[in-house]
Amino acid sequence: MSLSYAAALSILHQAANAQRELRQDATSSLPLEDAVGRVLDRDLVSNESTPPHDTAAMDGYAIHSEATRTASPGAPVRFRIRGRIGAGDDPRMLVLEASMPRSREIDNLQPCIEIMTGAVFPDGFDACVRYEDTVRVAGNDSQSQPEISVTKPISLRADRRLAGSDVKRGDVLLRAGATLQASNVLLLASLGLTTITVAARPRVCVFSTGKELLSTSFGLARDTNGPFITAALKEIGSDVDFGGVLDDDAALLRDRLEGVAGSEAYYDVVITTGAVSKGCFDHIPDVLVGMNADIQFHGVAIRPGHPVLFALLTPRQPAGDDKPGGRKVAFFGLPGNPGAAAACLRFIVVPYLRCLTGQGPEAPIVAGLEEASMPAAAKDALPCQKAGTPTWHSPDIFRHGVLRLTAQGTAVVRLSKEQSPAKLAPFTTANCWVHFRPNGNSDLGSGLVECLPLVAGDLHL
Ligand SMILES: Nc1nc2c(c(=O)[nH]1)N[C@H]1C(S)=C(S)[C@@H](COP(=O)(O)OP(=O)(O)OC[C@H]3O[C@@H](n4cnc5c(N)ncnc54)[C@H](O)[C@@H]3O)O[C@H]1N2
Ligand code: MOO
Repeated sequence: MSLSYAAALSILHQAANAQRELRQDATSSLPLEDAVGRVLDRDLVSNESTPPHDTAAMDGYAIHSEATRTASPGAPVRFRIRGRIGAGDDPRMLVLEASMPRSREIDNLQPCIEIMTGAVFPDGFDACVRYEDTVRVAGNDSQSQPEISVTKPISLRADRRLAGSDVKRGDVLLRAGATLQASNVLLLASLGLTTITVAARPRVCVFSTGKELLSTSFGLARDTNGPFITAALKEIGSDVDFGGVLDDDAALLRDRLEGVAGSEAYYDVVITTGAVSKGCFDHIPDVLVGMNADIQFHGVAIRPGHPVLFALLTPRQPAGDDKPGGRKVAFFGLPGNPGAAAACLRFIVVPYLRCLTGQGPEAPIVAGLEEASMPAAAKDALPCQKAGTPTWHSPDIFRHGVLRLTAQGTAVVRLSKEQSPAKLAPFTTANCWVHFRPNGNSDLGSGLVECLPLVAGDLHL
């Protein structure tokens, strides 16, 4: 009997949430520039406002804008330059009289301060007039300071960046569960953040199984799942060890699984591919029963990948280890066919890992299905037992395809022609998985489907 995909997801989330609390060294603190690609463990809240002061947005002169209200080429307004301030200068160091407002005109001329981009605005001035909008003239005599004339009105706060206009103290900059992007570093560095607390990478051990993968002659099949799963999990930020290819030998499988579950590497997740279905050499389910593993499900109403198995292994506590009990190692027995293993990695393992590190659910891109070729869900219907009552569920169906934007800016997806779990060539052209729900995606609207990236992360169009 198979479980519905929705029910499987809820089991996975429940298990991951429980293990999240018990993870060893669940967080680490990293230099900002090394934290890109890592998952934030907590909300990042700003301790300050930026910019901290009003600053000039252009090189020019700090003026009192009201004085330019009537300025025109025929009646320019003149200002006396009373000082200069650059980025990094303290405006309080300016001669005080220079920053006096209009009522304290000197030589009947308004004061102004030459100001550079990024410099803090001195008190008493409310706008910046750019060099390009001024004409500089020498003072009347060798003693007097130079003047500028302005021939057009300058608006209040022109070219003046206001304090706190970018970020306010207390603003949430990024939410827990977000993956830090290099573009985020711009803001975080401006706020003086030099280290970031991130969720520890999930530790995963991957095995392939099958004597055909070890064969050097007849019956040779190359291990495809081991390198793929290792690479894919690294891409999404896991620490992955490849445990090797294991022969179809129950005793060997048990020995290796028990060993890795109790290993001091403290794996969060162990994955095998192959040997999980109904064949004579498909030893994984029996091995788990022999290990007293807590099998959460074996068989899910999905295509491909329905033989998938999920169990919780209880690690032997190493002698003298006083770490809290209750820790389990999540075990995933993925089907051997590489296309099915890839679908199960994406739709069974990745949701578990995301939840384990505190990432929220992904937001699929909703796209129009180019060829109205909804797979024949009905013929794939699988039995499902729920609360003791057998019911029949149509499976969730995963198909790969090419998602693109039309010239009109609409997202459309075309399914790959070849969809067999043993055909891998389309994985070089496809850029997404398309998820067909058992209800025919009726909640999305006619002809619309949900698309997710082939491994994880954001889909870029
Ligand atoms: N009587 C039934 N037979 C099968 C069923 C079923 O429900 N009833 N399910 C089918 C489906 S669907 C799949 S998928 C496969 C999964 O079987 P296993 O997980 O037991 O996988 P194996 O039998 O070990 O291998 C299947 C196939 O995949 C190749 N393989 C395995 N590992 C790798 C690897 N690491 N790299 C490349 N290729 C691999 C293996 O050589 C086989 O060709 O069962 C169906 N049968
Ligand atoms: O569904 Mo299988 O998982 O056809 O390859």
